[in-house]
Amino acid sequence: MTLAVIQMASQADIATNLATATRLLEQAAVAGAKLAVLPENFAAMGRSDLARVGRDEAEGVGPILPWLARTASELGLWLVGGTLPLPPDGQPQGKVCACSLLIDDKGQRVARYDKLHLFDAEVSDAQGRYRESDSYAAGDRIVVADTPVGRLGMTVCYDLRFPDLYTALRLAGAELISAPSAFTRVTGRAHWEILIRARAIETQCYMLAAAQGGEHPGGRLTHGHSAIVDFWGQVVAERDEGEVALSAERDVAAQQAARERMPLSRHRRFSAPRMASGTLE
Ligand SMILES: O=C(O)CNC(=O)[C@H](CS)NC(=O)CCC(=O)C(=O)O
Repeated sequence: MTLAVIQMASQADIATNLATATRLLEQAAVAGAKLAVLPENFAAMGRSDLARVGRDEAEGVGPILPWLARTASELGLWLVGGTLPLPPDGQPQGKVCACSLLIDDKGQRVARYDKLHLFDAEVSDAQGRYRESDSYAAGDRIVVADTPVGRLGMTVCYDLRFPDLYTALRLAGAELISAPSAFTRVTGRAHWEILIRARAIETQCYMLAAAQGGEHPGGRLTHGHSAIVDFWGQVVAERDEGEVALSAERDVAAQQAARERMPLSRHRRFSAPRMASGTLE
């Protein structure tokens, strides 16, 4: 059971980014991967017309959704389509969501997760402030889905700072958790590795942390350090910056044994049953 995460340094041009992602996913497939996670905003970074990009996709005239379906089926890979902008289901106008799609190896859409926590934060004088909620609407539910490599819980980037979400995913049976990301260089240096390892340790899940790592339009710098972290918090694959396909094996028996030796889910005194039922409302 080989898992892969893709790191990119995406630019504004969608066709160029999709060509890069194709090349990296081909490498993941050659390495034997059955599921690969693309980073946040893999198809486009630094564009001001994301709502239009998302509406084109929803109307069936954009390039990203057909590319995801074609690439998954041609390579025989399950894909987590990092994030792309998509209008909320049934609401074609207005803000888009930062949407992470799970696509099976026939190119069919299996699950959709809309980023729950939006990054509205002042990072530093040099890196400026982010107001993701100006252009994006937040999701309102947790998502787990079964794949050939295990039950996947879906998250995105800034979600990593909210451990209750990960607890809810574990309670919903997650064995692997995807976290496509575009951490800033400043916050990434301080917190990224600690966050992804902590989420792995406390959920006893594999973390598939696929990041943007490099320079983007407008001088935006991302931290990179994409990684696959195992259920014990060990970083089993990692790359600092630039384009790369990382892969690692999921050891099902070892993960099961670790969960039995230290049964965190049985020992939990504070649970979040409201969230584990699948909705936050
Ligand atoms: O801006 C874009 O082009 C794409 N979107 C993102 O990169 C998102 C929302 S602004 N970034 C994050 O969530 C960073 C979180 C983070 O860095 C932290 O929690 O420290």
